[in-house]
Amino acid sequence: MSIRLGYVPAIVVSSPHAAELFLKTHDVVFASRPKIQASEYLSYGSKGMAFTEYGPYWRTTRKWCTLHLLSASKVEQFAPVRKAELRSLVETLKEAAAAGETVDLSQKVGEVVENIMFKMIFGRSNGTFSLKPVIEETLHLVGAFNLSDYVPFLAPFDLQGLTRRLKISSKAVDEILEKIIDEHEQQMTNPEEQQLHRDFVDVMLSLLNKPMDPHDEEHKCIIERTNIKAILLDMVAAAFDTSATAVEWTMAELLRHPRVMFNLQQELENIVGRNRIVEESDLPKLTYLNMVIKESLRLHPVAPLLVPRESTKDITINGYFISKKSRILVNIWGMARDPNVWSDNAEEFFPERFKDSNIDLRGNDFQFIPFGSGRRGCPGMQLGLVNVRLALALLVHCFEWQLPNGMLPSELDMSEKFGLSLPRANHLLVKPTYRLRA
Ligand code: HEM
Repeated sequence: MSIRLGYVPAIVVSSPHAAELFLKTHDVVFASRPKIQASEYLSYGSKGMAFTEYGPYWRTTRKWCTLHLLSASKVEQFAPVRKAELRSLVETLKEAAAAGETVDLSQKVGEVVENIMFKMIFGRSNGTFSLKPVIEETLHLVGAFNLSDYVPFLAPFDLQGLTRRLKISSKAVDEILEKIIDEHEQQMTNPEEQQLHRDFVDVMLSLLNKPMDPHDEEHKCIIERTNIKAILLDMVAAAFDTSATAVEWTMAELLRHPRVMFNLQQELENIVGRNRIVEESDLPKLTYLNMVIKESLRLHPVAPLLVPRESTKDITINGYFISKKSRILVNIWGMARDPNVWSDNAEEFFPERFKDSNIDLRGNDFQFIPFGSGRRGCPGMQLGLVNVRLALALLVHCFEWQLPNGMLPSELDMSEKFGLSLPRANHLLVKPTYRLRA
């Protein structure tokens, strides 16, 4: 579908076949991102990775982040952090269960993912810094329909008040990042400390004032503090909310579908038993859990329109002319609910649809691309998936869950809050009961 958003031609991709054409066959033409006001403010002039135009700068930042933070070995290296943080969540929930309390599961899961990611990215616990509220506002602003992006001459009037919010938000984020970098710089003066605790921020700081790519004569950009802050912010923004949102939606669907919750608990009992807690090494054996997560990501994709792409040249696809600098929105939310793609029960939460099916979520099966696909596909998929799998396995294995005040499963509110990501509009409130013997 082609629409015009103000001055910007936009294409909405809503079928697996079209998605394949845009994200695979012609991926290189659509591998750029549009310059939007939010990323100009929040990403220090699009100097991060997620909103940077396609080219050598993006390629190098993506390489750094993959190598130093998101590679399989890095994800593996941080397994003890995940274990410690998630066990501490289980202990907190156990106490709440003993006291018969209702817990705000959205908040608890959000905090635990924030702690894990904070330690991975910044090498320490978050202490006094609370980035989560500013990140939530950031994601909302990046996803908001901002008139200034489509009718630029209206930008000075700030009719929606978004520019004012962007300025406040970017100032708040900048102050926190400055403090974190200052702390790291002070510790880096001590070489022993530097060797012992070399984290992602330290790696980034070691590149400060150096050329981006010394071997590339064309690309002599020198790494400045703003580049580092923008990259850090991208990592934090991409990591904090995504995994937590996926866990929240899956728990909500499990509460609405006691049959699926029961089946999942049965699988966990068969594989793990009731005398010990789930370990990361159990995850490959939990096939029903994988189906449940796939089904949840199908109906509640974390990024319902992926992250917007922009075409880098004029192109004709299937006889349709698409001009350079068109905006491409891939409507994976719509595709997930299309009966032509998923049969008549497309709207139903039914994990068994993935049984004996080869449909994978890694970006090769275009009817189901919760992590996007192609060059700009999610580089944090492995990390995101391990966070989500482990958190869910622990929550479902350790506790029985009830909705508060006798609420029926069918009464649970499933409203969405639209932004770049799609979290629940309202927090998930639930009553846990501990069920293990360990
Ligand atoms: C359940 C968890 C997650 C989901 C569902 C998810 C989903 C996505 C999606 C749909 C995109 C857009 C892809 C496209 O345009 O084709 C994306 C991009 C991205 N994701 Fe994730 N993500 C998750 C976790 C993470 C984590 C933990 C990180 C780690 C920092 C991360 C980092 C990124 C980055 C940096 C990009 C932009 C890539 C680029 O523009 O080159 N994501 N993600």
